[in-house]
Amino acid sequence: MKTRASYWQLLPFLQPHWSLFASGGACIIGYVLMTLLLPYLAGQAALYIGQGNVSEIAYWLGLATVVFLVRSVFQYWENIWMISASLEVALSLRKQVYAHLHKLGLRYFERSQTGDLAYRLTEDIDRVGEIVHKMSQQFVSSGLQLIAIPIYMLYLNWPLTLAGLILAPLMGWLIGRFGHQMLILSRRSQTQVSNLSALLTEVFGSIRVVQAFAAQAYEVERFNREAEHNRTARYRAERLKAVQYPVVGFLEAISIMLLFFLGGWQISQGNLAPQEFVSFLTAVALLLHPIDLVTQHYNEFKQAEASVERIFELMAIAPTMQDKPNAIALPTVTGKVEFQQVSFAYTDHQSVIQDLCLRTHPGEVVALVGSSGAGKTTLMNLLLRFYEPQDGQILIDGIDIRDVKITSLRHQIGVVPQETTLFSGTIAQNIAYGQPDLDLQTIEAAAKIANAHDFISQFSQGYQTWVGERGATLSGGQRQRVAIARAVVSNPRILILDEATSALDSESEALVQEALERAMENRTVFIIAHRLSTVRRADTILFLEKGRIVESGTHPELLAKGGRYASFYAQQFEGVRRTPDT
Ligand SMILES: Nc1ncnc2c1ncn2[C@@H]1O[C@H](COP(=O)(O)OP(=O)(O)OP(=O)(O)O)[C@@H](O)[C@H]1O
Repeated sequence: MKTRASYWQLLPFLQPHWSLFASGGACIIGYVLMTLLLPYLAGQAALYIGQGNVSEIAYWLGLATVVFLVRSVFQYWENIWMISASLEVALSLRKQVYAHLHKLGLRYFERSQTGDLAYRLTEDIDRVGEIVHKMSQQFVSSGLQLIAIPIYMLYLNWPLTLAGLILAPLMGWLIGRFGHQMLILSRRSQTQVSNLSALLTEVFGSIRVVQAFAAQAYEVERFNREAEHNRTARYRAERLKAVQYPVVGFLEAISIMLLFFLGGWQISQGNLAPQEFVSFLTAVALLLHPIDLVTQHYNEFKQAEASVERIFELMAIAPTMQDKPNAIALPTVTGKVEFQQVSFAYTDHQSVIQDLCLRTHPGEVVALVGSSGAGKTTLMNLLLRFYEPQDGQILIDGIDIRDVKITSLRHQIGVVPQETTLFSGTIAQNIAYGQPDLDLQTIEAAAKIANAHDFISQFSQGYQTWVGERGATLSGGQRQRVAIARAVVSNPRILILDEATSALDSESEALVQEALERAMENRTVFIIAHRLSTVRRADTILFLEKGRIVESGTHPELLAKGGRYASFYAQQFEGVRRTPDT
């Protein structure tokens, strides 16, 4: 979804900091007033230079020094106020965009690239902060000077001023045209950088796979292509600037030469005193810097507009999954789960869950079995309310999960995902993930359930041991046990286990299995089951096919029935089926 945002959307972010902007604005006015005094002082000094009056020259130059000093003080303070204001704006923008992203459902993240989001939250927002600073300080200051100085020049000598300004409309038009082109090129260039950032995040996030497949050369090639696109986009923007500055500079030079010619002519006719001409030329000289700044900042203004668009594009995405206005906090449940005629599709065309009914008792262990793509994970995604069914309802202890606050629902469901995700932080922080107030006793109790306490205690820093990004410093089995501890730390009544398919060595496997069994005690458990032992011990096995439960019962019941489950079981677990305990 593309919406073109404009700078107006920044206003709500500027308003809270109006006092900083106002203070900066007052300093800018002081600075411009001081600047306006300079041509007059220069003219006076020139008059006495002509007369050779040293004490008057010293007096007027002394006064000019004081004016320069006061002007510098104003400049310092306008900078301080405006930079503070713009940093505040960038900070609140960053906080709000980040919080907004966390309100978006999984659907949004499935379609976005992590690197692109990271780029918008970092580089794009920095660019907007910078432009707020430049616009509020230098652009406003330059703009005021571009208005005030010509007025003063008109007062000094209006025919000369009009002659000098004759090319101003052309310059203004050119600056506007260049700015518009710059916006178009910046959109492309920023998208390119974002793509680059997305690629890097993806590749370094999966560096093990890249190396395992010896795909480094392929990745380097892919990166080089993106980097070259990026270079081209940047080059086009820079080439535009390279054209713009000499063109505007040339027009400036022509205006100045015209002024010299007309000024010299007026002096020769006796219509202009030389010191007036010095005042006039000083005013012209004072104009050159603001013209350069406006040209340059207008470009940056247009470049940053692309960033504003990219940021507000995110803010415009409506959260798909929100609490109802009258949503209640889910009271502590016993763990009775019901699916009533639930149907769900990720996309319009393909139904994934069809008219599904199921009912579990508190404390029941339910194994979800079925071939790949049957809808097992989807069923659990619906229970966690990552998605909402198009038809039917899901109840926990008789309460429709759409009527409760999502956070309260998820707090009562523990999840052990198939792939363990740990965050950089300590082991304690990983177990108490999202609940920084949990005490160490609770964390330790969860680690004991998860068979993790012993190995954690062996580390010299125990629970405060730092876990590298994605838990890189722990073994696979250790990571899984930390994940189990995390799932049970808030003592949820419902537990979802997505069994890992990759095998651990037998000792590690036994520890993980033991941990899982303890974690399952006294909870309603849904297991996306891949192991024979799990399936056999489940109170109920639900056999799914194309989003429907086609068979349910205990392992012996379903085997005796000789239906879909029995043949799936025969195929899937053939190797272990003939072992003595089956
Ligand atoms: N985020 C998604 N967007 C679109 N379609 C999806 C999404 N997730 C899953 N699907 C589709 O929904 C169907 C069911 O997928 P699901 O992950 O629930 O199956 P599963 O039984 O858990 O399979 P597996 O055992 O392989 O994990 C599949 O056809 C899959 O392609």
